[in-house]
Amino acid sequence: MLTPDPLESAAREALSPESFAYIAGGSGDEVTLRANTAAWRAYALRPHVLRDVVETDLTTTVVGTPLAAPIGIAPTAMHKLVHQDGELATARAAAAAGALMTVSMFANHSYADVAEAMDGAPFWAQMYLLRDHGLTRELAVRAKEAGARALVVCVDGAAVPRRSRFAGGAFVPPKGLAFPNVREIGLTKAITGLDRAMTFDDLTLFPEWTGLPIVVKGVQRGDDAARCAAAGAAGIVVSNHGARQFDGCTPTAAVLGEIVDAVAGNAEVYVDGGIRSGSDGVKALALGARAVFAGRPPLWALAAHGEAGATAWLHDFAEDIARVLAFCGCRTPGEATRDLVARAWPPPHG
Ligand SMILES: Cc1cc2nc3c(=O)[nH]c(=O)nc-3n(C[C@H](O)[C@H](O)[C@H](O)COP(=O)(O)O)c2cc1C
Ligand SMILES: CCCCC(=O)C(=O)O
Repeated sequence: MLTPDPLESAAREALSPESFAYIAGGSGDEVTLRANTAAWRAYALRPHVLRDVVETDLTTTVVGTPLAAPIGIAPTAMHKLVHQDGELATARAAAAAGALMTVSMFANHSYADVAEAMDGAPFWAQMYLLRDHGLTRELAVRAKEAGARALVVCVDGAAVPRRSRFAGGAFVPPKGLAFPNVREIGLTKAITGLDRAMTFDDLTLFPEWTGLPIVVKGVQRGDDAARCAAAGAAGIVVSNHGARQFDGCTPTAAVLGEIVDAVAGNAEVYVDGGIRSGSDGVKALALGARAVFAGRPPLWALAAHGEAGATAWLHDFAEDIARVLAFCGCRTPGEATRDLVARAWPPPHG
């Protein structure tokens, strides 16, 4: 991008070069990584004027869970890389801001410990299906017992990614980090143990095991999203994993509308990838997302300014969405409709 993100720059100062590269980086030549942010900027908003926007209300629900604003923290691994309190800090920040927390399978704290830190505030638990279905079942049941409101089943792990910023193609975490959600097998065996034979039929395993609704994360096409909804998914996260799995796929901003149309109201649709500002968020809402998720920005805020920084970032993001909605003549996220979004002209640089 032409203007470096000041928060990202501050985080770079605070982190080891390896940790920074792990979080910031993508796969391959990072074309999709750049496209994820650029694609939101390739849309422009067409605001309505002269609408009474005195009574604004950002509240919403995601799979029935009430939120103060339509925003969430995407599941990201190893928050202890950036802060001593790890996911406990991010989770408390989400709780304070009324945003949804998603806890990664590769968190440095267990789902239960994160739940305790959140004191009843809502969180979702992200997991992959392992070849060892029995172990995945135990993980899913632990997430349910911890109080997760939904399971986020990530489906974009069909092969091992090659992360170009690392000589061996992968980040090697520093010794001493705990991965309690996968304590039976450890991080390496969990990562190499993903079930690559997984199909749409396997999605029903998770509700069978737990009774919890599932949100399928990592869908990039309308036809696939429709099949997930038909398989019983309550939600779909349109995501290319922050461009970290493989390079050269579509930026999420470009496929969100197609997916919303294909799902046709049979599941809620959310999106992540390159969403950095209130304008980006409102474009996503206008294209039909019910809520938006951010991966890197809350980590940058946590790294640079601690738990209070993560809380402040979430508050600011929500406030920015409210401001842009008001400028567009909308009092609520639901009032943002697709006619608000146009192709930007002139095309943005970067
Ligand atoms: C450091 C890092 C770790 C991640 N770990 C996970 C993970 O454990 N599980 C998962 O489903 N997605 C993971 N993701 C992907 C995010 O959930 C999300 O899709 C992505 O970060 C969104 O893009 P953004 O960072 O541009 O907001 C990770 C992303 C980052 C940056
Ligand atoms: C090391 C665990 C993998 C976490 C992940 O999904 C990512 O780095 O994108």
